[in-house]
Amino acid sequence: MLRAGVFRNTWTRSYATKKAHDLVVIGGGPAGYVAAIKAAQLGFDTACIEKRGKLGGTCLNVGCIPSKALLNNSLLYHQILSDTKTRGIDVDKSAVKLNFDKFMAAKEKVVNQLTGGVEMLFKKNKITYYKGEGSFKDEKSLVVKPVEGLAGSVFEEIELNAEKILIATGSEVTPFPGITIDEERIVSSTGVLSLKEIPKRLAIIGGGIIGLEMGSVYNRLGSKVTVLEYQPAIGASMDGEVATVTAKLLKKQGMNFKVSTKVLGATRNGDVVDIEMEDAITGKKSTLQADILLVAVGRRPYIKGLNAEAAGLEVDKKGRLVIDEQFSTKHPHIKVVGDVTFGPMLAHKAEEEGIAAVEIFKTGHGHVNYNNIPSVMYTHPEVAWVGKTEEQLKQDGISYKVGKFPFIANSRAKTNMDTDGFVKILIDVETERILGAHIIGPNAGEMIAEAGLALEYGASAEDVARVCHAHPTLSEAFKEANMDAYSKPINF
Ligand SMILES: Cc1cc2nc3c(=O)[nH]c(=O)nc-3n(C[C@H](O)[C@H](O)[C@H](O)COP(=O)(O)OP(=O)(O)OC[C@H]3O[C@@H](n4cnc5c(N)ncnc54)[C@H](O)[C@@H]3O)c2cc1C
Ligand SMILES: NC(=O)c1ccc[n+]([C@@H]2O[C@H](COP(=O)([O-])OP(=O)(O)OC[C@H]3O[C@@H](n4cnc5c(N)ncnc54)[C@H](O)[C@@H]3O)[C@@H](O)[C@H]2O)c1
Repeated sequence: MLRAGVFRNTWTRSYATKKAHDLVVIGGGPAGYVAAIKAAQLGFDTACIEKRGKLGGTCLNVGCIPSKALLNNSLLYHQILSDTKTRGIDVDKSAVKLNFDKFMAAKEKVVNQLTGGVEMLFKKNKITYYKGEGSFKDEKSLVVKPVEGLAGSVFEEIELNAEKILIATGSEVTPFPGITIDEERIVSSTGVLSLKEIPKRLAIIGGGIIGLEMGSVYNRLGSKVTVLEYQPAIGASMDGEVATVTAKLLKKQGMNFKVSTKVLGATRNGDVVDIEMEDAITGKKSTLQADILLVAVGRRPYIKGLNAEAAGLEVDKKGRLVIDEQFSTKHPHIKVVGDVTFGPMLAHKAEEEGIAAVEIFKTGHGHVNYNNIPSVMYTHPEVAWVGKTEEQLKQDGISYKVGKFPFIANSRAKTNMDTDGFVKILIDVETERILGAHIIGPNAGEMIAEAGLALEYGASAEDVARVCHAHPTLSEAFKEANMDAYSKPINF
């Protein structure tokens, strides 16, 4: 039985206002939860503080997982409507109905399964899970504060003494100056994952990964999607050639792009949003009306409520917690991983860091190869890349050769009637080692793992090309692009 006014620990049901652990992780996202599990496996008495009420962080709750559920199911819907005839499947289009509530419920179900799965893993690994907000009291102790209205929240403040502390508090949506996000008509990436109905007109500020993925979802569901991008091209950090092809293919699918466009402001007027913008080159002003406006201009590190000052932690101009190559703040026992510090804001990068940081705590050694962090955009076709882009190699003055192979010449892509895109391999002129791989095409996100493995082991294009790849598979396109890089492909 619980006594009123006393701390309730979800797992141990112990009663205390002071506790001690070997390692306390603040934040239960991909960086934090993976680190906590690894730490428990390595024998640390581990606790994790999470204030969301669910584990999994941005990624599982309002990021990677719900967005991919919507991407997958919207693609299936679109293919049933428009990609069956040439395959000899007659579909009565009038009989195909999208039940939007159930479509959204399917996404929620996956989110709940996965976040619940992480809770099970915490239990299995005997990790103490504090539902509450973690903040520094000083560099050796933390306070877990109750969160109002949060089911299962600690009842009162608990002081935690921690020998080692890992900060993994993640990131939040970057606001757009002067535009108020109400998560109804003007939404962030969180709101766009839970719209009540399919908008007739969806405007998106930002032609980065979120803009293009969520634009794809609603384009497939029938919205008129317009992406407003400040830069002259969409696709953020993609290889330039790949970004150009991506834009071309997404335009062919019906998405509209206004690049070199500066948004000046947006206001909600009842059920519509009026957006004011200006051509960044000519200065010509114009307006656009939308039913929903998605603001997707990036994310920024999140340390609200952490009271990082109490531990004297350094924050840079971009709001990132400053660390050294061992993930350490100025106190070696306080490390930082994931979106809240340097590097790309990606779940797999956060996870790698979580493991490496904990291994350093345990053994003094741990490693993340920042030249080998893959990026994947889950549009159709998918876009995936790892290592250097052509632009980066030119900038670094590195001589390189290019190997390419189009999916139109790949037998599996042909049988699947899914032939848009290509594999592009960049290799060093002298050593022929792979420097970068860029894939736009079906299952690019799975195929990029092979490039990552090759890069990690310093493989040359010939090393990859001489590995027997199963036939007929899409991965043969990867092999042939490598053949092209140092010699010639067979099938093109
Ligand atoms: C729409 C969208 C789609 C995405 N898709 C992908 C994708 O497909 N692939 C990919 O690799 N990445 C994707 N990302 C990025 C990915 O979600 C992040 O890179 C990842 O979640 C970062 O993990 P993290 O653990 O560092 O931070 P987070 O996941 O943000 O987790 C931090 C956690 O800490 C908690 N917290 C913060 N402060 C405190 C405190 N003081 N006390 C207690 N708890 C606290 C927060 O509640 C949060 O749950 C996507 C992001 C978005 C928004
Ligand atoms: N599949 C994935 O891995 C995935 C999916 C979604 C999100 N994420 C991560 O989440 C983070 C946030 O995604 P995002 O799409 O918001 O950021 P992003 O950095 O990918 O793209 C933001 C885009 O907005 C543009 N922009 C910035 N300011 C603007 C302005 N004032 N007007 C018009 N355009 C402007 C930028 O030029 C850029 O193209 C990224 O770091 C990304 O890695 C990853």
